[in-house]
Amino acid sequence: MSDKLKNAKIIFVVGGPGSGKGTQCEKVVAKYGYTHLSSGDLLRAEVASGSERGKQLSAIMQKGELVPLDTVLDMIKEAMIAKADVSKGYLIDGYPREVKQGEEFEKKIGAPSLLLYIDAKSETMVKRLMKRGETSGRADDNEETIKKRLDLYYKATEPVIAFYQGRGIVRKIDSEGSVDDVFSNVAKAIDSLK
Ligand SMILES: Nc1nc2c(ncn2[C@H]2C[C@H](O)[C@@H](COP(=O)(O)OP(=O)(O)OP(=O)(O)O)O2)c(=O)[nH]1
Ligand SMILES: Nc1ncnc2c1ncn2[C@@H]1O[C@H](COP(=O)(O)OP(=O)(O)O)[C@@H](O)[C@H]1O
Ligand SMILES: [Mg+2]
Repeated sequence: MSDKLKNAKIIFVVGGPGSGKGTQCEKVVAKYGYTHLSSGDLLRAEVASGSERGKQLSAIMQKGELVPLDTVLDMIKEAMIAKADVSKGYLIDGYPREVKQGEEFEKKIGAPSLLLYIDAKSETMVKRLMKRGETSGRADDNEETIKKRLDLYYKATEPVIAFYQGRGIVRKIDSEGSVDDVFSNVAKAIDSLK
């Protein structure tokens, strides 16, 4: 446990690739002033820096595989500490992606008070990602890698949801509707925390 983060309010945002995690997190930031940390964004920033570590990460991400747990957890923890004095709470987007990641996070940082499960059909996610791929410049927004990311999501990440369901902190959000409809349910879940 980190002292600086001892009383931090933590929300895990979990959902398949392209389910709309990033889109909803931006809206939560605007309304509630929470700090949004996307593991994917942190990793892409490291890749963009051109560092040696970034090069290794880039190869893994292009294949749609998971990067080593310690790498991503260290990045998240560092980013959380950097905001600790000003943050009202943290949205941890794209993490945990496997049960082990959740366990390590709790050992090194703290426990989440809510898990937002952003749920969309696989066809919907593929459609959104193919569309996003036209402009995103993301090396993993192509048909082959999208399929791998989806497979890995169902295999490794869905068990994370079951794990936290046992603790009663999961709120499932149907993300098939419009961005605003989805957000009204996200806001209800966050309001229920207070
Ligand atoms: N129609 C519709 N489109 C949405 C909705 N939410 C997001 N989108 C679009 C915006 C993006 O182009 C695409 C993927 O959204 P995000 O980048 O927010 O997804 P996410 O962060 O879950 O994906 P990632 O895990 O980073 O690949 O889908 C929604 O509720 N309705
Ligand atoms: N928590 C994590 N653990 C391991 N690898 C991760 C994690 N978060 C992101 N990544 C890596 O970054 C890539 C992109 O992640 P992200 O932006 O969350 O998109 P998506 O959820 O659509 O796959 C993943 O395919 C993976 O290689
Ligand atoms: Mg995202």
